[in-house]
Amino acid sequence: MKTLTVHAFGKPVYDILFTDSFEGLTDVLPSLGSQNRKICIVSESHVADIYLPTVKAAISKVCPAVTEFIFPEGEAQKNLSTVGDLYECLIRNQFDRKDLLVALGGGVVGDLTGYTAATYLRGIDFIQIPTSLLAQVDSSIGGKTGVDFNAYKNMVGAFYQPKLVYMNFSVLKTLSRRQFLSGMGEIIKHGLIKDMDYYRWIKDHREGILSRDVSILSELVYTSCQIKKNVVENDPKEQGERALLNFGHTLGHAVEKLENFSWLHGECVAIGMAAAAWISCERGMITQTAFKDILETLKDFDLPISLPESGPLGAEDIAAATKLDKKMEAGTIKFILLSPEGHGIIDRTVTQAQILDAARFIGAR
Ligand SMILES: NC(=O)c1ccc[n+]([C@@H]2O[C@H](COP(=O)([O-])OP(=O)(O)OC[C@H]3O[C@@H](n4cnc5c(N)ncnc54)[C@H](O)[C@@H]3O)[C@@H](O)[C@H]2O)c1
Ligand SMILES: O=C(O)C(=O)C[C@@H](O)[C@H](O)[C@H](O)COP(=O)(O)O
Ligand SMILES: [Zn+2]
Repeated sequence: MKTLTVHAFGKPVYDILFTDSFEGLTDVLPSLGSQNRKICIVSESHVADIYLPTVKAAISKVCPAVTEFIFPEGEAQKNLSTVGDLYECLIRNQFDRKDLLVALGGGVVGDLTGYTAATYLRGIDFIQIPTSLLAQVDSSIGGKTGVDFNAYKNMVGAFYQPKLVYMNFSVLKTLSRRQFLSGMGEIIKHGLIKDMDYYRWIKDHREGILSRDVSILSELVYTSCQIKKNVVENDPKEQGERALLNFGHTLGHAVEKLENFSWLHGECVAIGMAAAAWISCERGMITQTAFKDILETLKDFDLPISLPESGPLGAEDIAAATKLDKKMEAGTIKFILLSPEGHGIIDRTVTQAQILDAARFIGAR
């Protein structure tokens, strides 16, 4: 079994296991003391329909007390009300600090379960079993947990690390094409901010990726996990370099919120990356050729680079929403741009006027 160990502040904190089935859970859970603790599998309706029986069966072999909490699928459920329902379920089942939560699903399940684990009884253990491409390459790693608050993205949260991330590549085959491509948004981000060779590899392997060739997908997921691991190890609590992972997210989160979550996270990140690449090009930090190549690559993976023509959002609304995201510090936005050397950089000089222009570039009125 391929494994990556993620460190924080110099110490090993958890392993990421790369597998192609759920059977291995039976082997690894005893090392987390599963025989002596209650386990609650947290999932959402769609993923639970497909995978809960198999996962529950594997876990039940090595844990006598398995319960479940299933909520309706979708970003709109990633809020404090669902967290409250989960607290109630845990209290009802007398979960104590020694018990364990298992997040089975995409980023919505992972973020929400992680936040509940961070706060229930001031912290109980949780593990991640990411099932979407986006969750496998990004959200399950690094311990950013949280929920949306009044539609403000990830407004309430905590840095709280899982005890294990268990990847099963085989689940990617049941993911819809649109959800699969949403994950590609974050993957292309990893290439652009950290590794242009990887970005070129992604372009070169487009067909194998889109046809979900298992060996190409496993290389893709593993490489993105390595990139994310390196960034979060250097900066577990986003005091510096970790902000690079927010490339495309400043305008992306604004669009996600203003479109009432009807666009997927990775799609909004793609639009936000187009906008951030546009600013980088306007400032002469990347060439026109590099800029056009980024737009073409996003389009090649069927990701949007602009807002829908019918009823587009207002540029002023987008700019206003960026002011309320988490990357504001003393009135300035930490904006992620692309450098001439071919990686991401943190910039604090992007003005509201430039954000308005970038919003118009992506089609805002
Ligand atoms: N914590 C972080 O570092 C981090 C990083 C990136 C994104 N996020 C968050 O993650 C969320 C997006 O994650 P997501 O794209 O996984 O969304 P999601 O959890 O809503 O899952 C996407 C959809 O795919 C379905 N699905 C998941 N796995 C499946 C499978 N194997 N087969 C069939 N269907 C499956 C789900 O039912 C859902 O409809 C956003 O809330 C975003 O803010 C967090
Ligand atoms: O892990 C990180 O750090 C990231 O920024 C990863 C992003 O893809 C993710 O969407 C994150 O939730 C956005 O950051 P946030 O702090 O604005 O929630
Ligand atoms: Zn993201």
